[in-house]
Amino acid sequence: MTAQTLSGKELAASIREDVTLRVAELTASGRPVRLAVVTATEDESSAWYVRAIAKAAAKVGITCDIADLGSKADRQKISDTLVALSADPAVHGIILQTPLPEGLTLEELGSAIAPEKDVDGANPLSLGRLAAGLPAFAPATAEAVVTILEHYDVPVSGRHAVVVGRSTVVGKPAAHLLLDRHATVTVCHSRTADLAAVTSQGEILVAAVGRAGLITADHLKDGAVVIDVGTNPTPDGGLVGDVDAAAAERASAMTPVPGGVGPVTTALLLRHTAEVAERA
Ligand SMILES: Nc1nc(=O)c2c([nH]1)NC[C@@H]1CN(c3ccc(C(=O)N[C@@H](CCC(=O)O)C(=O)O)cc3)C=[N+]21
Repeated sequence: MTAQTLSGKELAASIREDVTLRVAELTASGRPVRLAVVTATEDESSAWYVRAIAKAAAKVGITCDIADLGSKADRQKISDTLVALSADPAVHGIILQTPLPEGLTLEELGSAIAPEKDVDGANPLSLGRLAAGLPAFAPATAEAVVTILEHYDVPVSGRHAVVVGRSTVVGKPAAHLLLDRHATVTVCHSRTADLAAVTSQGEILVAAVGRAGLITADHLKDGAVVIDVGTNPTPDGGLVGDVDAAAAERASAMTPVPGGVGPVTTALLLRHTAEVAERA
């Protein structure tokens, strides 16, 4: 067997198309849509992502402001910036990029983002609301996982989904979103004793660890649907996921990297921003 490719490109394009129409309507009625990206890092892949967001925003008619605070920015500076953007009625969505300067975490700085503008679910309140089944924005990457499953009509209800990775931005929120859709969810991580024994139970496997090729064919249940969230840069300037290419022999369907979860993530971020503007 070789796995069906669950491409995210066309799905992302159709999400952007919907957002374009919604933004055009808002703009025509004198309500232009604005997204602010706050960054404090020189990390190359983060810089790539910021450019990708700016480009995609421009395509759908959203103005994207980038506040580059530099990698020496301190807690106060970042927090003040987020508080000011939160209070600015012209700004609808706010994203704080990771990685952050040494010693600072998204978990604590995210609290400075107004929950109603928290389009990447960085405020711990958003995760709490998500866990409680209340309306909130999920981190776009976690939402991309379930959006792809839904788009390709992969049944989730009653099935066993195994999430590898317990980060606040992907693993935990993805587990909640899958639970909401009535999956039986197992979360495993770097200290899981026998990782392959756990992952090989997953009819759906979500890999969100950030380690190239960590998940091999031996980790999979036959016919598993695999969502690869990893975006690991290779020495030659390429990008690979957390799942080894040979795993496609065992999976029934698999998202590619690049071209899978990534483009859907960016598109959802824009959709969230348009939603905020519609509510305003
Ligand atoms: N608060 C926060 N939230 C994030 O979601 C976040 C972040 N910080 N910091 C940086 C990482 C990185 N990230 C990516 C998203 C999409 C692609 C993506 O679309 N990649 C393309 C290909 C890129 C290429 O070819 O180089 C693809 O997968 O097809 C990549 C990386 C989100 N991040």
